[in-house]
Amino acid sequence: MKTALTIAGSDSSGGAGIQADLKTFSALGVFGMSAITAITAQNTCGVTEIREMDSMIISAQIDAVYTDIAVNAVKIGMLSSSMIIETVAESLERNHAKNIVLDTVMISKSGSYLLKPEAVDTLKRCLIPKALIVTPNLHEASALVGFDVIDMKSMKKAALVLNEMGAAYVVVKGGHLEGDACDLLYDGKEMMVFPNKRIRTIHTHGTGCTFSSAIAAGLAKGLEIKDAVRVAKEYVTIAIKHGFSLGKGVGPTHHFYDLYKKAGLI
Ligand SMILES: Nc1ncnc2c1ncn2[C@@H]1O[C@H](COP(=O)(O)OP(=O)(O)OP(=O)(O)O)[C@@H](O)[C@H]1O
Ligand SMILES: Cc1ncc(COP(=O)(O)O)c(N)n1
Repeated sequence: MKTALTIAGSDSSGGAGIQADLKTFSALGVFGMSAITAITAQNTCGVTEIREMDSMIISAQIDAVYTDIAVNAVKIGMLSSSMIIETVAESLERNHAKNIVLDTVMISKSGSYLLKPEAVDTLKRCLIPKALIVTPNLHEASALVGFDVIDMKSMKKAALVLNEMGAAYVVVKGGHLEGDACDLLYDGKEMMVFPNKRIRTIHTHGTGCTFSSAIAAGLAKGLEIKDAVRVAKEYVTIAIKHGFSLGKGVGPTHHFYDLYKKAGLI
């Protein structure tokens, strides 16, 4: 059985964070494990409370997994603070973690800070150089590189900068582009565009979590990075297409195993 670990925040409404990650791992046939960095009280309308976990319990969760179980890939999501970033970076280093997928979560769709703005520099210094692949959206890419990332031209420029910062592979996600939802993958040599028509829906809670977890699941199963990103793009597209209304606000993506089996992703 292949395994993947998610190090991320908990979303009480189950649409994003740890919950979305574990659902994605399961749907793609990978055994999911978790280390919780923060607990959010949130629903389809927004985030009402955040509690950060302390360093001891975060590093203890990561050590407990790595000292006992072979981890084939690890996905990192919400980190909240500089202290948590440093704790996670040290824990991954200590455990010789491989196949690190870093989703540079900063602000929820509903507008709450999931990473304190002053922690962006720590993320750049401590975790981007350790990542096999980073997956910023347009806003996150802009915050990391220091210029506006708004179209394919600036996405390409940002991918070069993020690769220079130390991420071996970079996917700049185009979920927030005007028009089609095209993502860009840069492997240090070539730029590859993963085109996609925009699906007209408001139910996109957790799309970024779903996408990065699907990449981690692909890596855990031994796929080449390009193939892991291609499968993850197909997965998230189906997950958004079948996204649904839940509660009063932005509904979640869909993780039914049967859908992905039918699409040949498993
Ligand atoms: N409406 C849409 N139609 C098709 N694909 C989409 C749509 N919205 C997002 N995507 C795709 O979903 C994936 C996640 O991208 P997105 O830019 O939404 O991430 P994100 O902003 O980090 O998500 P989150 O806000 O959940 O953290 C990307 O592959 C993106 O192209
Ligand atoms: C715990 C947690 N992690 C990540 C997200 C980002 O997802 P979204 O941008 O869709 O709100 C979230 N809302 N909550």
